[in-house]
Amino acid sequence: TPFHQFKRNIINDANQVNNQTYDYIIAGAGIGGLITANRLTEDENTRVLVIEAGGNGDDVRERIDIPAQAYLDGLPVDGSPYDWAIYTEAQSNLNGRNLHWPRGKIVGGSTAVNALYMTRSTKDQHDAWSELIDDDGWNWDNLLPYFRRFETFTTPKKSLEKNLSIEIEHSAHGYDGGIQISFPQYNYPQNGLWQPTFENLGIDSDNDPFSGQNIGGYITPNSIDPDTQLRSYAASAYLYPIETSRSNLVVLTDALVTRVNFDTSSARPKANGVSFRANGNNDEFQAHATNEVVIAGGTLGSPQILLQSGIGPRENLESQNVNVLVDLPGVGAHLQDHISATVEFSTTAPVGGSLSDSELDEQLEIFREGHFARSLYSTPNGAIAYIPLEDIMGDETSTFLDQLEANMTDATSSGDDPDEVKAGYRATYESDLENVYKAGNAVVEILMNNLGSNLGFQLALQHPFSRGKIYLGSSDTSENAKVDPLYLSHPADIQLIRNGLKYIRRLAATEPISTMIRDEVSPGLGTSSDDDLDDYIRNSAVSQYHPASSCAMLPEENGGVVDSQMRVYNVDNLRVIDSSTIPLPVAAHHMQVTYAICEKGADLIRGYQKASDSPSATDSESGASLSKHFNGQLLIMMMIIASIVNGL
Ligand SMILES: Cc1cc2nc3c(=O)[nH]c(=O)nc-3n(C[C@H](O)[C@H](O)[C@H](O)COP(=O)(O)OP(=O)(O)OC[C@H]3O[C@@H](n4cnc5c(N)ncnc54)[C@H](O)[C@@H]3O)c2cc1C
Repeated sequence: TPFHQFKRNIINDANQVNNQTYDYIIAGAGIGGLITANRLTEDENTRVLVIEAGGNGDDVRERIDIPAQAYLDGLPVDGSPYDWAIYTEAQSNLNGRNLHWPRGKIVGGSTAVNALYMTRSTKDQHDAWSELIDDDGWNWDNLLPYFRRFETFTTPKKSLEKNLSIEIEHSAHGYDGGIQISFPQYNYPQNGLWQPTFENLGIDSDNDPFSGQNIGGYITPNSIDPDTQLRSYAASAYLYPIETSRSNLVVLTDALVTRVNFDTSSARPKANGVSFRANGNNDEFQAHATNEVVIAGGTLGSPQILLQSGIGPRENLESQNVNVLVDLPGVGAHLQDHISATVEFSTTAPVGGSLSDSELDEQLEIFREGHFARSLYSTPNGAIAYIPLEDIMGDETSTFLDQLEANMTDATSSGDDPDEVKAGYRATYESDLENVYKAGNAVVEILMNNLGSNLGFQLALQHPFSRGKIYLGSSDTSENAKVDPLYLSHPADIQLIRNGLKYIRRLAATEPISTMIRDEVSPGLGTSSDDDLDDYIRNSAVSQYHPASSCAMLPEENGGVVDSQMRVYNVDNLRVIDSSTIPLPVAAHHMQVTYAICEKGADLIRGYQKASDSPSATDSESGASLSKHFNGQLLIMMMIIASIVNGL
């Protein structure tokens, strides 16, 4: 198997960049960092330095590249050097538990360690986002070209399309981007039962969930290269192809950005470089930027860098003896995440996940030999469903909506939030209420997981009303910032999860998936009253690993951190380009939306407001590649017809 090979301008000796000057410096080599670096260095005269806290991943190549390693021998486990080891503060609504929030500390960021599900946020969500920030550039029509820009979609074989009830709208896809999206060659036997079960529950899934509408049950594709069957991720798409050819790009690994530095000689501070620690010791190094500094540390890293640079809520900064450069209350606020709970069932037939260690070794060997269709290492699985409020709440829907209107005051994450943050909280709350809850859009996701010999159905809240925060708990820059998601602090959230678990019981009793189900193992049928279900949720709920919004793109008076150009308020030459800028919850896993907004962010730096004006615009955005795709198919059909005719 041709695993990714590195040989290039990725270095880990800080002395080589210490006190050097670049046009742009980027903190973090996740999606935002690598896309921005790639796009800016398309101009050979632009010099870019990327600084990444983690390593390059060469020593764990197989565990990154082989898709199902994400589950079977994942990198983000306790004690892994490739995980930031972030634990939330004790959650009072989860019986005092501290939840693990894995995050990739490695070139590629979390895309090197994640579960490869490719799901897309929807039209209504992006239109609501653009309204909140009052800029059409962020609505669905204008963002769709950026979704298409990063993607090369491979249409599945007709037989798979039929077996898994896959619908494809070709115009929603891209065909020449760096991220490969395909359906794995191995499929769990229960996948074919998934979509028909939702049809029987009255939920039609006859649309492509990439097309702007995602209600229904689907087998979703993965970020897998169809030729090699390896993970396709930020590094393989945006770094490897250019790593030796662009001498204007340097990536420094194993170096922690501790703060952004500023020229404060004029009224508005101007970012002009960064400080960082590297070479395995506490020495501090610096590098200088003449044009801009881009923070791309993700939802947890970016607010921490801003706070340590003196940009954030005054009270928090002063409590940690950080000089206040700009009192910006929204930094770290608005934090939201998809919280989830699972109902687990024993099964009537093997589900594929119940292999012994030696059987797993055998499966891995089969993958290494290239027999992908026979190895469960080929698939992270993709059975997924998005369900609207009425199906979850049934007769209680209108009462529930009335309560949401009435409980608006419960929304603020804590009574002492600054007024701007409260205003933003209300704005996003109202937006979700109108555009999601009342509009029939999906409020929960259900995922089918293979848990040993059992099947688990994981219910994840997609539009939570609870909001938390990230803040500095120490002046020591090597310590992670404090993370307090304040899960279930709004009463609607637990009500929805509880009803969602009841819905899963109906799902498990519906044909054809019911033919696979034997007994409920957890929480077990004895757990049936609302109080008992709530206890179960408080004891077992976990994160779906989709934190966002800690540097939200909102107006400044709504506690925003960046404007619609992704520029940090009240300073010059500083942007945040990553998942932390997402202002509203989205009913999707976060990889796709992050790729799209970061492609747009790179265009904004270069001064392109419209995707079509950008030098990086692809054939897919103009439709040319789509017609190439169809011409190719047409050619194959003509050849088949010709051979039949000749045969006759
Ligand atoms: C275990 C797991 C499974 C997931 N599964 C899926 C999935 O199946 N599908 C999906 O769509 N999404 C999934 N996600 C979510 C998705 O991967 C993330 O939302 C997305 O990758 C976020 O990208 P980002 O670039 O904003 O941040 P990150 O990926 O966190 O990247 C930030 C980068 O910046 C670096 N950094 C941070 N701070 C500093 C600093 N101070 N100095 C230097 N470098 C720094 C980090 O090391 C990292 O490389 C999953 C996430 C995890 C953790």
